[in-house]
Amino acid sequence: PLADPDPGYTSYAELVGVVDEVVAAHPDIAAKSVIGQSHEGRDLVAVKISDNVGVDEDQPEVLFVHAQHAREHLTVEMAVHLMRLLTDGYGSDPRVTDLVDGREIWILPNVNPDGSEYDMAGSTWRDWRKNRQPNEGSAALGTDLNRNWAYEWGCCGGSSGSPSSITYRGPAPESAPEVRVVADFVRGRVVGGEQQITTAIDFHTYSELILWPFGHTYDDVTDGMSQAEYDTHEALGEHMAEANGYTPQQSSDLYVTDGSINDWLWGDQRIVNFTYEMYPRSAADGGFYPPSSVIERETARNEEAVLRLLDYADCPYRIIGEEA
Ligand SMILES: NS(=O)(=O)N[C@@H](CCC(=O)O)C(=O)O
Ligand SMILES: [Zn+2]
Repeated sequence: PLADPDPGYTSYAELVGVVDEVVAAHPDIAAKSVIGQSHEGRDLVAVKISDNVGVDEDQPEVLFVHAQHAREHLTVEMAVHLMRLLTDGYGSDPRVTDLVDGREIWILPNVNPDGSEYDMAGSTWRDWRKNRQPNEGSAALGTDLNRNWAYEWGCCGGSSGSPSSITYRGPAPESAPEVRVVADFVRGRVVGGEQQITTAIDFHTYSELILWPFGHTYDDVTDGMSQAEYDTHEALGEHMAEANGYTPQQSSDLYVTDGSINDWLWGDQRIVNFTYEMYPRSAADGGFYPPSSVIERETARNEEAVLRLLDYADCPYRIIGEEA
C-alpha cells in the first residue's frame, strides 16, 4: 500500500508470500489450497499441515480461523506464527512432530482480506471490522462476518439488522461470500458422513479471553449442548487458559451474539471450538492497534495453549474422562 500505519503488520500480499515460502520450504508437510474468493476477488487460502500432506488420511482434523474482523490484525500474525511453529518444529521438536504426524491441521490465515487491506491502506488505521460487500438499499458497506453464520442467525438480539451497524448480520445467513466459502470448506470435511474436524479456534482481538459456545443464550445447557458437552468445552477452555493467561468463559458471559462462528461450528457441525480474544486486555494497551513490536511476544504466548488443543483433538471428551 502507498501508506501503511505500521509496516510491522503483514499485508495480504506479504501473507501470500509467507504461505508460499512455508510450503516451498516444507513440501512434505505443508500444502496451500485456495478454497474460494472474497467479495473483491482475493483468494481465500487454506494451509494444510500434516505428514503425507497430499493424502487425506483418517486422522483428526483441527481448524484455525483468522481475521474474520478486519482491524484484528494480530490474528494474522498468529496464523504466521502457527505456520512456522508447526513446520520449522517438525523433525526437531518431538511434541510438534507427533502432533503434525497424528493430525491434519488447517490454517485459514485471513478470511476477510478485503477488510484487512482496506483497514491498513491509509497512513492511519481505519478502524474497520466488517467485510467490504455493498448492502442493497444502503450507502453503508459491509457485513459482520461473525454474525452471518447459519446457526440461530439473528435469533436473539446478538446482532443488528441495520447495514450501517458494525454488527450487521447481513440480509441472510451466509450472504457474505467469505462466510459461505469457509462454511462450504468445513462442510466439505464431512467424509463418509463424519465431520473430520474435531476442534477449532477462531482468533480475534482484543481482551485476552478464551470463549466457548453458546453465544446466543446465557444458558450453559440447552438444545444442542448437553452438560457433558458444556463441561468438555469449559475444561478444555480452562486448560488452555492456564497456558496463556487469558480468561476462560462462555461466549455469552461477554455479551450475547447470534450468527457467530462459535455457535455454527458447534451447533451445526459438532466441532468443539473456541474464540480466542488476543492481546491486549484493554484499550489502554492499544486496543485493536497495539504496536507491531508486541507481535512476537503475543503470538508466542499462545503456543502452549494451541498445542494443548492439538493434544486433545483425537477426543476432546477425554478431558472430562469420557469417551464421546
Ligand atoms: N473480536 S470482537 O468482535 O471484539 N468480539 C467477538 C466475540 C465473539 C463471540 O462472542 O463469540 C465478536 O463480537 O464477534
Ligand atoms: Zn473480532
